[in-house]
Amino acid sequence: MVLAQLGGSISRAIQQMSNATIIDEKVLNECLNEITRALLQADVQFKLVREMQTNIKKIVNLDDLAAGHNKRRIIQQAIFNELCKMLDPGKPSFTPKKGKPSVIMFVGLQGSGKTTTCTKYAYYHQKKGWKPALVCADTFRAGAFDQLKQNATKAKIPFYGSYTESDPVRIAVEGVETFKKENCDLIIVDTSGRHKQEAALFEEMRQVSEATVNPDLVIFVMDSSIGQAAFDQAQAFKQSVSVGAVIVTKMDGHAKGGGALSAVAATKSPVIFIGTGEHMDEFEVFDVKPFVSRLLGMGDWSGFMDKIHEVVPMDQQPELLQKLSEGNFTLRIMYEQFQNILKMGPIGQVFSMLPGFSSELMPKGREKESQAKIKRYMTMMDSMTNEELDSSNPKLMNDSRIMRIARGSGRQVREVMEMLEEYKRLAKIWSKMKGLKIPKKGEMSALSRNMNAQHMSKVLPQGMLKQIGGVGGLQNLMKQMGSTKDMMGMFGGGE
Ligand SMILES: Nc1nc2c(ncn2[C@@H]2O[C@H](COP(=O)(O)OP(=O)(O)OP(=O)(O)O)[C@@H](O)[C@H]2O)c(=O)[nH]1
Repeated sequence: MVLAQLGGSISRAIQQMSNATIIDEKVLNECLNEITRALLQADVQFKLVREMQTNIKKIVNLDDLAAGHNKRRIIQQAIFNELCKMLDPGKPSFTPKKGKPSVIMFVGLQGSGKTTTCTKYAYYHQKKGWKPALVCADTFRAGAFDQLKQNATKAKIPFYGSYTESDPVRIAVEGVETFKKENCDLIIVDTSGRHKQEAALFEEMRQVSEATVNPDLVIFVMDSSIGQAAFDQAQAFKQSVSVGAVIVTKMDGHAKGGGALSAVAATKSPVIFIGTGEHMDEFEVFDVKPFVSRLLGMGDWSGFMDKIHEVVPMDQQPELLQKLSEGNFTLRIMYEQFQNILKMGPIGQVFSMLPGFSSELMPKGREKESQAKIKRYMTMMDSMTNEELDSSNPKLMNDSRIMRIARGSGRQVREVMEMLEEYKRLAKIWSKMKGLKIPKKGEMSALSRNMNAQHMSKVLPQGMLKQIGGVGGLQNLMKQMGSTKDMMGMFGGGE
């Protein structure tokens, strides 16, 4: 996605500034101009970008900074904070509670991905133990009910709709009533989308919303490719129904995304999820701090831990986390994780949360190829002995063992070696988890709290650590900040 380029440009600008011997007004201005250019290219509104630049300059008053202050860190922190502020309206949206019925209504223009997103939202919650249900109150588009029905059936989610009833209000009321009786705790109502912001659409939406269903939350679904137009569109919807949250779709495409993300923040409704593909599980929770961390290439540990809980079956989780905390990443763990990956789909999402890891194993857009590679690796591992699989000692794999594995799996020696290299690379990354206290499900922030400077120094990209002044600098920085919470936010572990 183009946003990744934005992240790259901003990181480069900060890096360039850090390379300068003295950080003066000129160097700071060059860095800020570079960031401004990158944000405008990503379609972020000019007004917001200018505001951000002014704020950073206000915070980073170079004259006032006493000698000895780490200017780089202060500037970097200011950039991070301003980016977060731009994307965070500062007001959380309504959060449904498991076991208590909530009605969630989806609105948006035609083709924005509303129907697909309804199912993704339902599926996401179903995997977390909710009892969702889908109501199709889109009577405008002929195929809408069939599409919802098909998606819902695939995900085994109950649905309600009609081929004959043309009154969306009636369908919505009946659907909601039906599912309330069935004790569903997340009743999702899909409404009609039109190709333009027509008065009739807004009136229909208002009727479904206020007169009847009375939703606990209205989610506005927006296609990220609309860029700058996002602001007016989001506002138009908000004026008609009380939009409480936004989901931005198609963030996987060539869309610039910055426009949509920043414009919705300007309308004071938080973005709660982003859609990253056509498949059901290509759907990510949107959290501003980790998102900005990832954008700036700093990784996202808390998201990563959440993903482990999502991807790895419950009964394997404690064992896996225990092994990782002992720093014991064996070929068998890699094998088991590959199995989970193939079952669960896009692991690219998971790995993109690790610093410096994203593009290597599963480049976006080349998932098929990557899956084939994983399957090949697994075939080779099938030819290994238990001793080999359970060892974390790479020296065990001598030439004769490698040749035997190649023969046994019908693969080239070169390929076995490539697989072992991949294992070593992964083991190195995962070894950074060694000694971390294992957070329980739902306690991801515990991980952040338990991270000390030593751990953090291992997971931070080398260049960045150098900028901060090594482990010592990092320790000082953490002390200065009083708590590690803000710090973790900065590096991606925010709550
Ligand atoms: N690449 C990508 N495609 C998406 C995403 N979300 C939805 N789509 C695709 O966008 C197209 C339109 O999605 P729908 O869900 O039918 O859109 P809609 O807003 O419900 O349309 P109406 O019912 O006509 O209002 C479909 O082809 C979806 O597969 C996404 O996050 N990424």
